[in-house]
Amino acid sequence: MKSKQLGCIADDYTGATDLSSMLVRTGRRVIQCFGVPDSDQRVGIEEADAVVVALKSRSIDSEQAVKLSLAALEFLQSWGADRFFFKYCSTFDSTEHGNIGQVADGLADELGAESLLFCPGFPENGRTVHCGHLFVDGVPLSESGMRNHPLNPMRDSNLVRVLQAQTPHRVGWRSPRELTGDGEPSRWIVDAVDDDDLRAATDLASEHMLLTGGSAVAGYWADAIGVRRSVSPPDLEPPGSEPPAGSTRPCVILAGSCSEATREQAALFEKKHPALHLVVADSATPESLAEDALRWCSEHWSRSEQGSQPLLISSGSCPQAVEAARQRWGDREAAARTESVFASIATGLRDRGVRRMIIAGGETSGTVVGALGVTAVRIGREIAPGVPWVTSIGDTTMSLALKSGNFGGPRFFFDAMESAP
Ligand SMILES: Nc1ncnc2c1ncn2[C@@H]1O[C@H](COP(=O)(O)OP(=O)(O)OP(=O)(O)O)[C@@H](O)[C@H]1O
Ligand SMILES: O=C(O)[C@@H](O)C(=O)CO
Repeated sequence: MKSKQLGCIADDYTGATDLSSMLVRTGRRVIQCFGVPDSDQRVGIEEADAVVVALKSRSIDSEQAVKLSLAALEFLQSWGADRFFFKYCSTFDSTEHGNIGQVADGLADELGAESLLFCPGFPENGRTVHCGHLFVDGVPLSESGMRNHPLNPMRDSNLVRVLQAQTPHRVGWRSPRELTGDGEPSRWIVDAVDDDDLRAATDLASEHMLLTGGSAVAGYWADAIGVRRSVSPPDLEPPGSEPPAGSTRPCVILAGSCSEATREQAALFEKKHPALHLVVADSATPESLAEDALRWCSEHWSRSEQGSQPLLISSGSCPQAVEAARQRWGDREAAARTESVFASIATGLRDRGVRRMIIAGGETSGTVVGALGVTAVRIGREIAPGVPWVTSIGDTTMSLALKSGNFGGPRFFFDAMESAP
């Protein structure tokens, strides 16, 4: 049987690195592109076993999301992909209007796929699905922190109901081991309480052209369908784990995430290392906040031996400060100002010789990656489940760790620093 090449479409940037990392775990050489590359752009995909196109489509209008996803599909087909995976969040993040269902339908129509499985479960990170209902660390999704997510509040744990609102096709749920439910739905939410369930789910999809889900099921599916494997784990360090050239500075953490997990990680890190809390509610412009932050970094480095002091800059550590910024500027403007500060800090750090950054938060990662002009990355060493180091492909080599807000244990920032290329 000819080995397959896997083309993946992810609906946000940190979700994409999560997926890429899971595929690397299984010995696949993965290249991740941010956005759909132009035809003349060289992104190093010739040698890849899997290519992941990261979009920022999770919270946008569903028509636009379908259009972007179909453009990504066309690019992946032109690369040579013959099987396809659509990655969304393991907490099924979507708005009232979509768009997981619409994007999945758009891709399925284009590929002529009739039956579609939805496998968001990520048991290793505490996201399980039972009788079609999603749980986060044993708590129903609708009672978890996701209830209050600023962009995609998830207030219904019943994924059959959530997905049914996003597709005209009939939705049911099924255990990966036996057919349940009545009638003949063509869209199935698949239960997964552990990795054996995910493995069993991929047997159901072994003849499918398209599978949809969280990152955890993807590696098992790649095995089940025979995706090419060019690296043999664990013998070989994945490409992208070499130190970036031209690095003269230590690692800096940019934490724009307001999630509980990131707050805990930042609080622990600050006990040992200097931290700067951005005060977005101030009347200062984003540019001057960024200049102050860059000056703060330089001062620390000039005082520390060989300029080796690791630093943290955060905006979301204190809920009252976030609330104050939102009160002053409104939700959207406060977020835009914060992102603009991080974008300027990131480019300023790069200009000062920083080649390693840890970014916490999906939106924040998207902004920083865009500001740095990073268009594609190789996937390196895993720091925590779903969070790898990645190395940019292009003129200036940067090593980045892009962390979904809720991922990683309390010591994540220490672990990331210790494993930095
Ligand atoms: N002090 C602040 N005031 C207002 N908005 C802020 C503040 N700090 C962060 N934000 C904004 O909150 C949003 C946080 O989203 P982001 O996706 O980066 O993190 P997250 O939601 O925790 O992560 P994920 O999406 O990966 O779960 C960003 O738009 C960020 O700019
Ligand atoms: O699936 C997940 O939980 C993550 O990759 C993600 O998408 C978080 O936003």
